[in-house]
Amino acid sequence: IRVCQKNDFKHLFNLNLDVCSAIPLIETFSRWKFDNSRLKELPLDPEKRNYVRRNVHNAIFSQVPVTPIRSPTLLAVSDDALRNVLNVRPKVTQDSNFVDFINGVFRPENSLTYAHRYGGHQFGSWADQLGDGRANLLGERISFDGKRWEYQLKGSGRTPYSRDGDGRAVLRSSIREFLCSEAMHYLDVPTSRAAAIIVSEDTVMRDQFYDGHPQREKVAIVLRLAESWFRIGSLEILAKGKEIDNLRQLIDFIIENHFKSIDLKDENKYIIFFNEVVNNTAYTIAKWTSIGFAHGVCNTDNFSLLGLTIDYGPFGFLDAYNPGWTPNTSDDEYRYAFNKQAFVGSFNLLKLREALLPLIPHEKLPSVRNILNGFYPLYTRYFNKLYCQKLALIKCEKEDEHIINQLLKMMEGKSADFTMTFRQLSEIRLNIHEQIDIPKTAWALKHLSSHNQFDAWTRNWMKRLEESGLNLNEAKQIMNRVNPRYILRNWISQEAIEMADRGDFSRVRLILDILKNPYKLQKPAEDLKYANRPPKWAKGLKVSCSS
Ligand SMILES: Nc1ncnc2c1ncn2[C@@H]1O[C@H](COP(=O)(O)OP(=O)(O)OP(=O)(O)O)[C@@H](O)[C@H]1O
Repeated sequence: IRVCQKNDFKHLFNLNLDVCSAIPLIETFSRWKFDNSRLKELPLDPEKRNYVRRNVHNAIFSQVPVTPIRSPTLLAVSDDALRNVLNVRPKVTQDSNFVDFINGVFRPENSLTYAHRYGGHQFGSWADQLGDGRANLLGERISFDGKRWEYQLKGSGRTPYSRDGDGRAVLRSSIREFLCSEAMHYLDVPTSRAAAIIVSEDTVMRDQFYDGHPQREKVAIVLRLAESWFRIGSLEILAKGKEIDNLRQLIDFIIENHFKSIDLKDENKYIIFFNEVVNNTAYTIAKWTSIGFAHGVCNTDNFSLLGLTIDYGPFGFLDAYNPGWTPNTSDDEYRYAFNKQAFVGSFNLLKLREALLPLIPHEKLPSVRNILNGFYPLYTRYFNKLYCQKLALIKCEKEDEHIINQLLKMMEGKSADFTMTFRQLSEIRLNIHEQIDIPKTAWALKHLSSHNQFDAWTRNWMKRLEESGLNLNEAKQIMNRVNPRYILRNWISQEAIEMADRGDFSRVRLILDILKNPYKLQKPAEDLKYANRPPKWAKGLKVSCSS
C-alpha cells in the first residue's frame, strides 16, 4: 500500500478509499503506455490495406488505422475510470495528447489499432461475418489493482468489417453508451466501461431519429474499457469457418487471461469454461432484471464471454412495469423484451455450446448439455436472491419468492413505476393505529397502494421482515443500498443529448456525477425531477438500432 499523496485526502474523505491503495497516478499523458504483449500472440490478418469491406479468413484481428474525426472536442470524462483504470490524474485530460489519443492521432507506446473479426446470430439467425465495423482495439494494460483492461475506440472509422456502414457512431448513441456503461458500473452490474467521449462537428446521415426521418447527426468517439471484448460471436465465426486451431488458441487465451481458476492442462478445461460462462451470464441477466434494465439487442455478437454487459445500443430502463416491454423499436417481434432476456441468454449459450463442440470429446457432450440445462435454474436462483435483497427478505425462502411474485403482479396490474416503487417501499410505516402509512412524496407507491391486494401484501411482507428480526428502519437501510433512486431513464439522457448537440456538455457531466451515487438523495437530481414521475413526453421517445 503506497502512502497517500496530499491531494488524495480529499478523495479519502469522499470515501473513495481505493485511490490510496495504488501506485502513484500518472501526471503527464505523454508518458502513459500500453503493455500489449498478449494480444499480439493472436492470429493477425496479413492484409494491411483495410479500408475496404471484405471477408476475412483465418484471423482474429485485422490491423486498421483509426480515421480521426475533425476538430474533436472533449465532451466528458469519467474521473473514476481515469483514476482507477487508466491510473492517470484527471488533469491529464487538459493535455492535448489526451484528446489526440481518443482521436487516434496520438499513439502511446506499444499501441495497436486492431479491428476484431467476429460473427453472430442476430435476431435468431446466423449473420455470418460482423466484426468491429466502427471500433479499434488500442491494446491492453494492467491497472494498479492487477486487473487487465482492453482499451477500445468506438466510432473510429471504417474497417473490413464495416459492411455498408460508415464506421461512425453518432453523438446520441455515444452519449448513451458513455453514461450507461458508467452508470451500470456504479449499480454493480458486470459491464464494459467508458473513460471519455469526444465529439466533432462532422455529421453523418442516420435514418431513424426522434421522428423517424433521415437526419444528419454529429459524430463522436468513446474510449471504452473492458477486461475483454471477446464475445460469443468471436468463437462462433471460427467454429463455422472450421478454423479449429484458431478456435482453440482463442479460448486458451481467454481462459489463461480471464479464468485463472481453470488449469490450462485440465482435459475438461473447455467444459469448465462453458460452465463459468453460463454462470456469469445467468448472474448478469438477473442483475439486469433486478434494476429494470433491458439490453435491447441480445444478439450473440453482443454477449460477452466474461458475462459483461457490452454494446449499449437501444437499451432502456423500465418506467412503468410492463414485463413484455422492449426498448428497441426495430424489434418488431419483441424478441429482446425485458422478460425474455433469460430465454435469449440460454439461446445464446446454446450457440456458444455449438461453437465449442469441435473441442469437446463425444463422450463429454452430455455434461455440456447438463450445464446448459442448469442455466435457467441458476438464473432463477440469482433472480430470487437479488429480489429478496430489494425487499430486505434476508432469509430468502420459498415463501419470500411468493411475496416477490405477488408484488410484481400488482405492479404490472397498476403499471407502477419500477424503480421508484421499490425505492419507496422502504418509506412505508405503520401509524399509531397500526394502519399503513405512505408519505405523500412516495408517488409511485401511493399509486400502487390503490391495488385491492396491496394492504394484505404489505402486512404479509412486514410479517416476514419481523420473522427475520428486522424492524422497518433496518429494512430501509438494506433496501436503500440496492434500490437506486436515480437511473438513466430515456428522457434523462434525451435532454442531455439535445443540450450536447447544441454544444452544452454540462448536463452529460452532471448526470454522470449523479449516477455515481444512484442510491443517495442528491439535490441537483431532485431539482431536475429525476426521481419524479417521468414527464408525459417521455412516453413518445423511441430508440432503434440505427446509431
Ligand atoms: N456505422 C457503422 N459503421 C460500420 N459498421 C457498423 C456501423 N454500425 C454498426 N456496425 C456494425 O454492425 C454490426 C452490428 O452492430 P452493433 O450495433 O451490434 O455493434 P456496435 O454497436 O457497432 O459495436 P459493439 O458491439 O462493439 O458495441 C457490428 O459488426 C458493427 O460493427
